[in-house]
Amino acid sequence: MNTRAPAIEARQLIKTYGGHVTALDGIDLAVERGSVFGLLGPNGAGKSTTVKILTTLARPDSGTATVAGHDVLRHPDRVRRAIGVVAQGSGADPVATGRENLRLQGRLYGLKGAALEQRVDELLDRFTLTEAARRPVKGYSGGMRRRLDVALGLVHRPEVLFLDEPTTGLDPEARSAMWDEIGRLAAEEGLTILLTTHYLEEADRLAERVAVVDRGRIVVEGTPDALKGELRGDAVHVELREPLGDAGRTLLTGALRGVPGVHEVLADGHRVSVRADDGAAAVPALLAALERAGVKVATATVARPSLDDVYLRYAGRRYSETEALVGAR
Ligand SMILES: Nc1ncnc2c1ncn2[C@@H]1O[C@H](COP(=O)(O)OP(=O)(O)OP(=O)(O)O)[C@@H](O)[C@H]1O
Repeated sequence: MNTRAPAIEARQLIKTYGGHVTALDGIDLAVERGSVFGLLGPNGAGKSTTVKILTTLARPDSGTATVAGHDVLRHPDRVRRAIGVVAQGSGADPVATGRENLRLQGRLYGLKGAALEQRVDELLDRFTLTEAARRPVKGYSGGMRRRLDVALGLVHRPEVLFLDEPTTGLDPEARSAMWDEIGRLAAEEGLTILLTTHYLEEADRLAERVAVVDRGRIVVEGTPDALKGELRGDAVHVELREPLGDAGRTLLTGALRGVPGVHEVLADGHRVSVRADDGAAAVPALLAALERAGVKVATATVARPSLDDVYLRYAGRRYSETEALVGAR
């Protein structure tokens, strides 16, 4: 095995369901060993399908992938031994205790005797589950269950850990605790972690590199800072009192582009987003231009670029909107 090769490498993965739903439309990925990589995208973007292929649970229609140096199609057994998978739904048996779940998982990977007990104790301690270890999992809180899920994925000391939406459904406190834990795992254990998330903040906080997935394709990839840095200047978001029609949008976009210091203008329905060298300085001129165009403004805010702005730039629409679209389906 080539130890310098990326921990995960995928080339041109394509997957369709039922002949007409294109889940993946040519995904390319390379994840450095020992790093945390975030696959970011709204529901239905293709994140889970990518993870299923990389964890040998699904086959691509075409394309290749290696994980921990093993080909997912030719050596799925080797891939499975080298990876831990924490899926969206809990894999724990609710009737069994935390300790029993960990023991069972360890046995599945060939651990036994003192080595097994030691590993189980270590994981209970690391995920602050020692006190709850003798209680059935059905009585655990959401955060405790999720911590147990991650512990279960780590029993056999995998090289690569897949976390599919690790904090979905957790309250803010449990989410923050899980973020600390994931950060520690990567820093202290040299694990490679691929996490999928639809929380922009989660990717920003945890991942050294992020790929934005939209409609089965990676639309942009890089460090969160580099992606945000590519967006020159500040973001100015203006909420409108009345929605713009197509003609109004085109006219307004043209008018705002003429405002000094403004680079980019994106207008959609109720909102206009602008990039400006100095957001605060541009606001008065922007508001004046909007007034001249007869557009009524509800609010105007200036912000440093966020991953949401990165998404807006590359996917051409707002992250929250794609979520709303998916929700409305
Ligand atoms: N088993 C399946 N049969 C048919 N279509 C599927 C199947 N699994 C996924 N899809 C479709 O493939 C596309 C990608 O889905 P996928 O689950 O990979 O997205 P995702 O980004 O992981 O979203 P989520 O966060 O909801 O899991 C979607 O259009 C989805 O409806």
